Amino acid sequence: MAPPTPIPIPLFASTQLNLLHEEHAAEVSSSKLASTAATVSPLTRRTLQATGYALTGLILSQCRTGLGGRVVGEFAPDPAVASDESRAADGTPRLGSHGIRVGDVVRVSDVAGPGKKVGGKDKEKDKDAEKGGPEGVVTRTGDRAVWIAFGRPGGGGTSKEDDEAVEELWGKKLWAIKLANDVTYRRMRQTMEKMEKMTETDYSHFMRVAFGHTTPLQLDTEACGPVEFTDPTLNDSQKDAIRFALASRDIALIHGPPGTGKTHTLIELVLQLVQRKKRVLVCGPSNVSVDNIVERLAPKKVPVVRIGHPARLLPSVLEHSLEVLTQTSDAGGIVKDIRKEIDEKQASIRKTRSGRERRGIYDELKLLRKEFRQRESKCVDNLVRESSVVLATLHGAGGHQLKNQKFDVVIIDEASQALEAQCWISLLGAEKVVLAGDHLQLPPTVKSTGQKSKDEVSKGTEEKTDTETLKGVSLERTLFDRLLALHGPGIKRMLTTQYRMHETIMRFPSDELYEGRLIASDAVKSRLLVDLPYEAEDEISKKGALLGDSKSNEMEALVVARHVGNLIDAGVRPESIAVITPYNGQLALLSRMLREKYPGLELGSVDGFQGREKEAVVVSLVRSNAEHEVGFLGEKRRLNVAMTRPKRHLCICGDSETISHGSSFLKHWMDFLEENADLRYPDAGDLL
Ligand SMILES: Nc1ncnc2c1ncn2[C@@H]1O[C@H](COP(=O)(O)OP(=O)(O)OP(=O)(O)O)[C@@H](O)[C@H]1O
Repeated sequence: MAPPTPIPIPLFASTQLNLLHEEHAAEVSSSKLASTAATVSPLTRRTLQATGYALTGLILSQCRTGLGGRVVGEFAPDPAVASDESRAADGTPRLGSHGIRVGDVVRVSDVAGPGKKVGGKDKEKDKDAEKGGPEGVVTRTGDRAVWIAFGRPGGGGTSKEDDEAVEELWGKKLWAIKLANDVTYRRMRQTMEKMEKMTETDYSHFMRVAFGHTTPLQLDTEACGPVEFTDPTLNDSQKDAIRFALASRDIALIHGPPGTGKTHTLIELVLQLVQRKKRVLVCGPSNVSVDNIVERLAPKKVPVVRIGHPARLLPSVLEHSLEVLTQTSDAGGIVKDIRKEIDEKQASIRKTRSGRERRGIYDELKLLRKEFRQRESKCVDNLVRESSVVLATLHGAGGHQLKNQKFDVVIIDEASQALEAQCWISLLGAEKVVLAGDHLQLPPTVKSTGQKSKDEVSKGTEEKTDTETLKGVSLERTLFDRLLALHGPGIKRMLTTQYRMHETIMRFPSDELYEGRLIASDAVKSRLLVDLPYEAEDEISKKGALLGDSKSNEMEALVVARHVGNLIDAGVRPESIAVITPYNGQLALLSRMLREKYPGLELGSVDGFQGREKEAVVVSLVRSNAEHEVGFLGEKRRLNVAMTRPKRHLCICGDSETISHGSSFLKHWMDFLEENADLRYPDAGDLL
């Protein structure tokens, strides 16, 4: 292929900075979490709680030193304001329903607003008053309390200001509000700023390849040697992808269509790299994507370290988290004693009446914390340096723990779900990179209008994918996409055996999007719903009639509800079924109809269901109009996600007349369904 057109790196970085700035602004303005004033009326607080953004009526009930030397506060319901209904049988007040979840960043404030400032000479206090209270991450939530570790994520633990601000909370009536978490944005911005300033001599070979200044090097098949796979179940396309990734010297893309075992393949790749004494950094865009790999790698007895705020990790991977290792490993001993001292000092503050003495204790605490951090950072450094596999989210890779750490290979899973700037946080020092993903499923969600709206893009441009339409200017264009366009398919290997879908469900997406190359594994290709264990009949009858008294004009929602009811009546467990739709309005309607009736049934948006699977999936397409407008159904990648979620049963509800006029892809789909699906034309009279 023709040599790629080089992209100037500073130009790329400055364009990204503009787009990111716009995106951040859009996020902040669309977010109800934008910082609130220090004082808020009780009504507003209650509304914020009702909509899941706040928790009010709290008091600080306990404090201790948690992971990473952070102050962890326990916040309980204020007995003075708790209503009788909200009390447990023994009279203890309960929190009631709220939307604060583990991992949320929150600010805790005095409901009466910040205290009066004395003469305004205390600058630090002024700062806290402005902020409205200390900020932290929720580590646990329960019926009778929530626990918050102070210090913002990525901010390096609790600071002296936080200490004092937490201390101020004793005896006050408090509330907590969720804040937008902007660590990812900050890290992306810092990375782009760094890239903008780099000069020719700073560029690594990988950077030069990634921006088309040079082409990828020839494969080094000799150096990777014969491969003895540890996993006997790997299929040929998976083995081929692993050999390719081992032999590549700079860039390898592993293209994993739905259900083809991308992560399965990456696990073996990591093991092979470790056998070859390579140091590996494994990243993903979300905590879940990273934890998924830790969970699957840990049983293989490879020493792994997971970097990230413990409150955000799955409980199953906590023992591998850096913060826990810092305490449990031998090296951790050196931080233990100092932690105890911090706890004791902390407790002594409350017994101290004199302001001057308190101030003295704060200063001592500050020193102790500094000492703690120094010792801890040494311990952390050793732990990280000794592990051959380090795992972190892409933004987590920008934290201080990985400063000056060199890796032979950086692997990014779900790379087509990450913004390119996010990938670069982990890639600036990389020599060799393996990206796994599927550019034919949905890219990361982008809110800003630096690009055309998705509806506009898909209208009338169906022959071009929107990534082509938006070439070079969109945040939605991922690194995976861009590298593929830049260097061609020679840099990728595709996994072709899928372990999810019945052959007929797979056929259309395979033919239309994956060059007809997908193969359904023997284990799944003819699986049907009837082969599933049935729910006993008496269980079904308990659930009663489907629609009850509810009335709705939404024909399609009724069709969906009817079909779900039929599946369940036939013995399919609600837990095996998902109902998905591209539109939130429809989702709300369907939820009203079905959620209470079948709590086990999963209802969600198509976008939110990416990466998931169910035995039976019902898709509600919604669009139906004389103008044949299909809106963002015109986006192939969204439809691809929708139609590739089920294992045994796919039911599409929609107006085929509208849909088939939407684009040639949609027309092909409707033709395919006409030939291969069991078509039903529900009668309105039957439904109501
Ligand atoms: N070689 C194999 N033999 C048997 N089963 C496999 C093989 N590879 C993957 N699988 C199975 O296929 C399923 C999907 O695998 P995995 O979770 O690794 O896929 P993924 O590609 O990361 O997922 P997604 O398709 O959702 O992105 C899993 O149940 C896994 O056990």
